[in-house]
Parts: sequence; C-alpha cells; structure tokens
Amino acid sequence: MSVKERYELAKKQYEAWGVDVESAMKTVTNIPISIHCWQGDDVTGFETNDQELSGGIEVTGNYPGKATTPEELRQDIAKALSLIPGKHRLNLHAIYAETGEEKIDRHQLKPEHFKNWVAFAKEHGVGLDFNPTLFSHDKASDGLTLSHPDKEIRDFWIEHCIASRKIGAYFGEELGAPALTNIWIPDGYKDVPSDRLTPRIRLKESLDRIFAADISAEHNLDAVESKLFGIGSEAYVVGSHEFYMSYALKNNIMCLLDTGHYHPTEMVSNKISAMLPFNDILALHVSRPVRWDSDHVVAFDDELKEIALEIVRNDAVDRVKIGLDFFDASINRIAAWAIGTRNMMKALLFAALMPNNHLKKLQDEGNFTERLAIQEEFKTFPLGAIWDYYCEQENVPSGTDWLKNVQKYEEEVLSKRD
Ligand SMILES: C[C@H](O)[C@H](O)[C@@H](O)C(=O)CO
Ligand SMILES: [Mn+2]
Repeated sequence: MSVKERYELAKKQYEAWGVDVESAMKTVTNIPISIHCWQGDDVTGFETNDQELSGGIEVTGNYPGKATTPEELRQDIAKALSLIPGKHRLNLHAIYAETGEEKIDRHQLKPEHFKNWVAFAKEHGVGLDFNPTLFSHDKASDGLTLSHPDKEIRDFWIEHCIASRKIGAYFGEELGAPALTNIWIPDGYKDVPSDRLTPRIRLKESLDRIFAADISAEHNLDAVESKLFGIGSEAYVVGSHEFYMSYALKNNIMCLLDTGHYHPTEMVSNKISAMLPFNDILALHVSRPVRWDSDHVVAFDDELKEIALEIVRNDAVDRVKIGLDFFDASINRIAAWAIGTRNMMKALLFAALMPNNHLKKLQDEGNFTERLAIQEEFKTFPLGAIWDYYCEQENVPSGTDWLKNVQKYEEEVLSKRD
C-alpha cells in the first residue's frame, strides 16, 4: 500500500472522531522548534582557549565525525534540517562566535562575530536564538558567575550577558523575527551552604543590571533558565526554579523550563498550564533526563506527548517557545538531531490529532471512564500513516528513509574528518 493510501485510511479513522487531519498538519507545520547547534560538536564551540566543558554538564561518547569548524557544523546542521519537516530556528551559544585569529573574550563579543551564522540562517530560512555562555571559561572555574562574591567577576559576566542580548537583537533585526536570548548560569555549591540568601541577592542584582540595558524588545526576547542541581552543585543552585519564576514574573521576562532541571517525578508538562495564566509567554528546553539531567536525545515518550498536548490543546502554540537541549556523543550527531526534532514534531502531530474538545467536555461532565478509554485507544491510532504522509508533503524522508540518508552522509562526509 502506498503512503497516500495508508494516509487516506488513517484519516478516515481520525475523522470518525471529528478530528480535522489537514488542519492538524497545518497547525504542526507552523510551530518552529529552536534546534540547538551544540548537539553537533558536544558543546565545544570555536574559542581558541581550549577550555574543558564545565558548569556541571557532561557529554559522554566519542562517536567519530564531530564537527570541529564552523563550516563543518553548519554543513551538518544543513543536513539535519533536510531531514526534519517544518520551518525551524537555530539556537546558538556565545562559544560559537567566529572571531578569526583575534582573541576576543566573551564580554567583548559583537554581532559581527556571528555574521556567518546570520548568512546561514538567511540561506536556510531559519530564525536564530541565542545564549550567553557562562561556563567553560577561566572566570567560571569555581562554578560561580553572576552570583560570584568577587564584583570583578560578576561585572565580566554582566557585560557578557548584555553583549549577548545585543547579539540576540541583531539576529532578530536581520531575520525579521525576535531572537530568544536565554541566560543559564551554573552557580551553586557542592555542599550545604552556610548562606543561601546572599548569592541569590547578588544574582538578582546582576540580572537587574543586565536587563536595565535598553535593548529592543521587538528584536530580542529575554529568558532565564533554572536548574535543580549540576555536577559539583548538588547541594544548592543559586538560580533555582522558584528564584527565576519569581524574577521572570516580576520583571516581565520569560521563564525557561528545561525538562531535565527538576526532580525526577516533577513534570514540566504539569507546569505549563500552571504558568500560562500568569505569563504571556514561556520557553522550554525539551531534553530527556535519564536518572539525572543527562541530556539524552528526546524520545517519543509519554512526557513528550503530554508536553505537546498541553501546548496544542490549550491553544498555546504562540505562547510556548519550544527549544531542544540534548547532546549525545555516543551516536551519529546528525541522527541525534533528526531523531530528537522529528520526535518533537511527531508529538505535536499526535497532540493535534487528539479529539481534544471532546475529551475536555468528558472531563467537565465527570465522565472519567470514557475520558480514559479514548485517551488509551488513541495511543494506537495510526499516527505513523499520517506522519509519513506529512513528511512527504514537507519534502523530507518518511519512515526510516532519513536514516539511510544519514548513513550515506556518514560514509561520504563524516568518516573523512580527522
Ligand atoms: C548547553 C546547556 O545545556 C544549556 O546552556 C543549558 O540550557 C542547560 O540546560 C544546562 O544544564
Ligand atoms: Mn537547558
């Protein structure tokens, strides 16, 4: 049976429940995913200071073919984009600046150091998002940055964050859609602190100075990302969820929720509807924590589907900015992007193909038996047939054909890298 024939049969099955399949595909295709560049080179970046990855995050694995130059990374991203349906965004960190031979420290970074990325974004029709990098640096070697007791160190990172917001605004202006500039810091302590408050007050003051810099809200949107713990900050993280949720609300900036940054049974899917009544927009880093914030490639699992449902059935596709955050160096890195991003899109399609209004009505009527029965039955509805057809409509490989494409690229390009 052809992809089209399978699609027509599946479509009838969904339509019997009042689901408009074509409109579901349209909804999904208009949701941009911010794809993180750092999966392609294990969060290394292109600075010339040879700093080890720090900040309490870890990349494990040594799969061959890692991108080691900006050109290689862009070539790999272009390959990944050709395998993913929809129009997306690319998320950069400050360590992906191209400063040539010159040693430019992070507080001196300028939009011009990202002009090649802007050219790439224009060529591929993608938007750009940005992150200051407050790790893998001498001035973050004790794991403290914006909350550091030493004012000179705080000032350095404040300048870096302001420079980053300017770079975000440059992206937004050049590409005609605002960039999301997200601040995540590693600050915290390995062991029980003797003072939890002072570092948080210092962080608040640093953020106040960063956001006091007048940067066009038309071109740049600000976000802050919390964390529960990191390697070396197990006992205490300065920028905790409550800290940033309060800061974001009070200062009208975005709170970014990373799915790996909470207690193992605390679900981001359950936080979205709790925060939407109080926030115009929210941002996500969708990741897959396995026992800890391990940043595994996003799988098509229950939590991913639940996150997608919360966005789609609550009409929040313009209010929840979806970004990805995983880095696995034990598998082909282009496959990692393709698997994780296709799964995010597939989960959104799953959500858009649910009889959401009917299910909401059942809940209000107190008909929990039928609510559960339908939710369960839809788990085995022929989503794959709609997904394959959708991929073909979007001119990207359907089924497992994308994998052959990656294997060929590995043979022809990746295997020839040093
Ligand atoms: C590269 C990092 O994953 C990223 O900046 C941050 O978002 C994070 O999640 C740290 O755990
Ligand atoms: Mn993150």
